[in-house]
Amino acid sequence: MNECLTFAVPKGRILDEALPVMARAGVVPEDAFHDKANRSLTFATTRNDMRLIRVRAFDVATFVAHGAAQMGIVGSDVIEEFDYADLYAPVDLDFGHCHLAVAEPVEGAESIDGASHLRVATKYPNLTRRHFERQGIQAECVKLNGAMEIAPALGLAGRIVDLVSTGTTLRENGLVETSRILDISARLIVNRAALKTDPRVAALVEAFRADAAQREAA
Ligand SMILES: Nc1ncnc2c1ncn2[C@@H]1O[C@H](COP(=O)(O)OP(=O)(O)OP(=O)(O)O)[C@@H](O)[C@H]1O
Ligand SMILES: O=P(O)(O)OC[C@H]1O[C@H](OP(=O)(O)OP(=O)(O)O)[C@H](O)[C@@H]1O
Repeated sequence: MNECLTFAVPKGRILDEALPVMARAGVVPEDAFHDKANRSLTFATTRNDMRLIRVRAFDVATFVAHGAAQMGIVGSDVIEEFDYADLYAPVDLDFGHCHLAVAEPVEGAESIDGASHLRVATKYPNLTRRHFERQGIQAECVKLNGAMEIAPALGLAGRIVDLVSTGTTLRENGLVETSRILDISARLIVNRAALKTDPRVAALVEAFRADAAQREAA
């Protein structure tokens, strides 16, 4: 079993917190990984049977679900949005805490949508539809890739569904949270088939699990 393992990490905000956790599990990228000017997407690690890929957060889940990467780290928001059958999230890494919420302008969503229609700007159309369906409401989703908070002010949608941490972004854009959909943290994810067939994947899951348990006990 000498095939190179591929470990996928997101290039966004959880990367800084992921790196020390990965290091304790024995996943340490080469120095070039930390060079901001480096445009490479694949990096060697201190293990000669493992490489890292650095991709967008949503794509971490896609690479792992399809077995193009065997494992990775991603927020549980991404896992829940895709709901890939071949993706398994065995370890809660207990960082990257935030939540997914519905928010609307202080003066109310009706000022934009009217009383009978419900339009939501979001990066999470599946989670959004599921949330409103649970209340028997059909929501029209407008997919954005960031800066959702600007949508109501421009009349694009009465509501947004987005990640909230401190609440500063909502506040500074004149929005208020109206319901909490999902609590989120970073997770270790693995491809189910790789976990079954490659003992190195199972060993790494155990290393991440042991580290998480030790941090929780501390
Ligand atoms: N404000 C926040 N506080 C804490 N965690 C957050 C916050 N925003 C996002 N996250 C977590 O970090 C993950 C990555 O977010 P971020 O948008 O920075 O990633 P990214 O790789 O730049 O994604 P993309 O390239 O698609 O914009 C999210 O999926 C979420 O789990
Ligand atoms: O509650 P807060 O602490 O203000 O954090 C919430 C913001 O953080 C995330 O955006 P990010 O900064 O990752 O930028 P993005 O809009 O490009 O995704 C999220 O999409 C919110 O906009």
